[in-house]
Amino acid sequence: MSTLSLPKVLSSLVMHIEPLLASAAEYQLGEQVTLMPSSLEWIEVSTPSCVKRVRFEQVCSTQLIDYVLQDQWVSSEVDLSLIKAQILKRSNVVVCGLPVNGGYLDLWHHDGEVRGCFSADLGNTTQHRSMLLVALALDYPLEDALVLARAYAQSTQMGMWPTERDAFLDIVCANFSKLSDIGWQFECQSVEAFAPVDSEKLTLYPVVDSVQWVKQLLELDVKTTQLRIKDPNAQGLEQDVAHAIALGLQANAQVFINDYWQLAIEHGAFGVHLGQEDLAVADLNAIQQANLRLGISTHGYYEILRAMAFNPSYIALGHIYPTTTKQMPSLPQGVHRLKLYQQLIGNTFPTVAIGGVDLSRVPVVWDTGVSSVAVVRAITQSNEPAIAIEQLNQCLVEREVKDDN
Ligand SMILES: Cc1ncc(COP(=O)(O)OP(=O)(O)O)c(N)n1
Ligand SMILES: Cc1nc(C(=O)O)sc1CCOP(=O)(O)O
Repeated sequence: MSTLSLPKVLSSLVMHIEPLLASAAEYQLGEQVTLMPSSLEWIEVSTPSCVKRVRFEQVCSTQLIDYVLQDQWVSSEVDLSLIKAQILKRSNVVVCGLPVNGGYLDLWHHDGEVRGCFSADLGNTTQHRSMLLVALALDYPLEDALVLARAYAQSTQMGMWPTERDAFLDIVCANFSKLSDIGWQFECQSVEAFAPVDSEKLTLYPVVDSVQWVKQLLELDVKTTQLRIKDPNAQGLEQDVAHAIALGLQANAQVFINDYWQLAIEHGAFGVHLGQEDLAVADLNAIQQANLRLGISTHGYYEILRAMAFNPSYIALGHIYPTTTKQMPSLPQGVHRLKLYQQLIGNTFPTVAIGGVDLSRVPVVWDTGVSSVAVVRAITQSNEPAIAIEQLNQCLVEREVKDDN
């Protein structure tokens, strides 16, 4: 169970928080949250994974506070670079609704960089604060809580969880169209849309760590796969990448190369899969101009909105269930959140669900409307990969269009 303890001065938020918690419960977005009055000066958010102390407005000297949220700006004369420097220096400072040319910025610290999102309208501060606290209490990471909060601040539908793309704001990234208006520079350039995938071939998507596996899968008529060799010093890496690409071309299949985008370009791959950290360092223009497809990993609202800004060939949504294949810094999303992410992306980009998916879980994952399901262990740890593939494929059949009326 989670608790959200509010000091007396913020008790007016309760009437906004309660319907939001009810909406979250309806969508099954997380643990039950109990609202409690508190005699402390700060807000305390306690979830199964952490305890966070949050305080609005006043910059507080005590180190006990995890997030100091500055959300009141009396002057529009603010220097963005000074604010960014302050956030870089003090990672618990979160700036909300900073007035800039043409709109407002929300800014926060993430792994040594300042991240931000932009909205033309500020919306309502009480709604913003309420959703922010609710999302933190539901164990969403700070950046997802901020994105949800700004979407809800602008909503006229009280107590309703934001679900549609139009409700959400723009992420400040190299592809954001108002960078020069707001005076924010990126080292990388903006990039045009990436080539599409053949969506009929993007259903079952095995991710494997050797060219032998790629060969075996293609022989079993798998139409989309990924070569994911995590060791950049692996012996014969370039030959393996080149071989996997050639096998894919021969089989008329969609073989993606994880991480090694230069090798993928050099050897004419069908596509490249990149994580969020790779987006800042990879030459996206070189990938796009070489006509390679691009798949991007995401793990929540902020990353999804950022990925969408780059117009990739597909968006991967992870990790849905706990996985032992890889150490994950984030929490499993579960299918209920997955369903909302799918609704947010809609038909704009193909989607791939990944993480802990096995035969027993495929039906419920597939039911969320995702375009594809990526698996590692469900195939590589099977005694009979051919049978595993056949059984997985049987679940990934065309869905009937559901009539909600
Ligand atoms: C289809 C698919 N989805 C997600 C990932 C994970 O990619 P990334 O975040 O880059 O992490 P690593 O694979 O590098 O550990 C993926 N590879 N494929
Ligand atoms: C490689 C990878 N990426 C993930 C993500 O969420 O980004 S989860 C994952 C591993 C998936 O393995 P399995 O199917 O064995 O659980």
